[in-house]
Amino acid sequence: MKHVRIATKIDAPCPATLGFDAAQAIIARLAQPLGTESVRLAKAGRRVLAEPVHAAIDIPCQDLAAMDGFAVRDGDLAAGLRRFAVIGAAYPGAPCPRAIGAGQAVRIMTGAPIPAGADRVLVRELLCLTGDTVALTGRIPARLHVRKRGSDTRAGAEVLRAGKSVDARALVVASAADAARLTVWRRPRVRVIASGDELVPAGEARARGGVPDSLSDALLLMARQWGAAPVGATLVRDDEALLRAAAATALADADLLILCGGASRGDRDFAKSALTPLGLDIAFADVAIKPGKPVWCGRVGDKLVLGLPGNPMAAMTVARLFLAPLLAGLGGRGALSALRWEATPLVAGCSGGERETFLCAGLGPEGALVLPGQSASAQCLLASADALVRLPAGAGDLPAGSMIDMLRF
Ligand SMILES: Nc1nc2c(c(=O)[nH]1)N[C@H]1C(S)=C(S)[C@@H](COP(=O)(O)OP(=O)(O)OC[C@H]3O[C@@H](n4cnc5c(N)ncnc54)[C@H](O)[C@@H]3O)O[C@H]1N2
Ligand code: MOO
Repeated sequence: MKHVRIATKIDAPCPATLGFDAAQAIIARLAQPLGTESVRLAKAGRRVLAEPVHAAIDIPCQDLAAMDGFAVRDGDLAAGLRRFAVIGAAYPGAPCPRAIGAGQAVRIMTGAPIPAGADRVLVRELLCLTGDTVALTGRIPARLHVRKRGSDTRAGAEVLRAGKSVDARALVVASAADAARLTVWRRPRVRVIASGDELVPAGEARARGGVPDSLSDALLLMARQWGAAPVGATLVRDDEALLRAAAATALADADLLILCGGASRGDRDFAKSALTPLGLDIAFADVAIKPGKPVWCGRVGDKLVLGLPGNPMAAMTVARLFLAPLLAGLGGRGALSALRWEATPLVAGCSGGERETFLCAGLGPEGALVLPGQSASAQCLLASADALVRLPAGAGDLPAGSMIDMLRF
């Protein structure tokens, strides 16, 4: 496995006034591909090609029948011959061992190699078969019904470009090109640490009291959707030493650690301070956006750490805006590929604030409907959130029909 270390030097200033686009530029610099690995085709689905795929063979690798019928010599037809002696049969995987001579034909099935000497296939519907003789009664068909060797592509030709995501269609192409393995970008390994004395694993709050941790599993799923290999999640109390120990353990086998909660200025908000003795190098902290202002990002050695605010709606908003591009970049897709803004009309009016604002919206045929009742701590309306809409700082009141930038979740 080739391993590329994250080489970017973090030297950007970290003012609280850092804008969204400036923060994204830092993310794009940090999120360099991690390295490549070779995977079997069966395991390559949804991976990103680090190298192009070239055909190892001609496709098809020999001249094949395109229809069921009889292989004959085109020259015989040109010379006026209409009756042929059938001398054998050809099937896919079982070619006819005999070459065709003048006045001869071979029964042939779609996909079977064209016998030596033959250069066209007469479809069986046009022929009259009597014993071992086959006769063409109508006029000479225009089509030869032969799939020529290399007519799809030639050996050595590029059939899949580097950077392509391996989907089912790409697997058809790679398989047809006789690839056994593909060189893909390594998937970023992701761990989540959620911190909070009040948090308990989901399903245990009714018995133990406390607040269900609603982010750990969600963030791991989101990471997987953006190409990561999720490793696991840990729930930690608001204790700086415990948080530091958990982070050190998590960083041992993760490329990216997501720290959830403890990001702002409370007495027990330890996310950044706990990692300082581990050598945390902060790339930015606090971005002038709403919600999610406390988002931060940094590096410990060659590992990345993304800090999310604990408020769930803010955390999911920031995860879509910062985690997705980080993972896209680390995984070889390019950070920007995760931020495809689409100009969309607002179905109903809405208001922006002083900071650049991102609001959850449902999508319908008429456009984006900003969901009512949003706050950074809301959770249940995430069930209806298809997308985020982006309102510039100081946007004020925007009437229905205004065109805004929309990003699908
Ligand atoms: N003086 C200031 N106070 C706050 C600021 C600030 O700038 N100055 N920022 C506010 C903003 S904005 C947000 S967002 C929150 C973020 O706070 P933290 O990241 O420190 O998060 P916590 O304090 O740990 O938790 C906040 C809230 O979220 C709940 N939470 C946390 N983790 C989870 C989880 N995994 N699952 C479900 N719920 C979670 C937690 O119980 C709290 O209710 O700070 C503001 N304050
Ligand atoms: O900016 Mo915080 O993340 O809104 O509540």
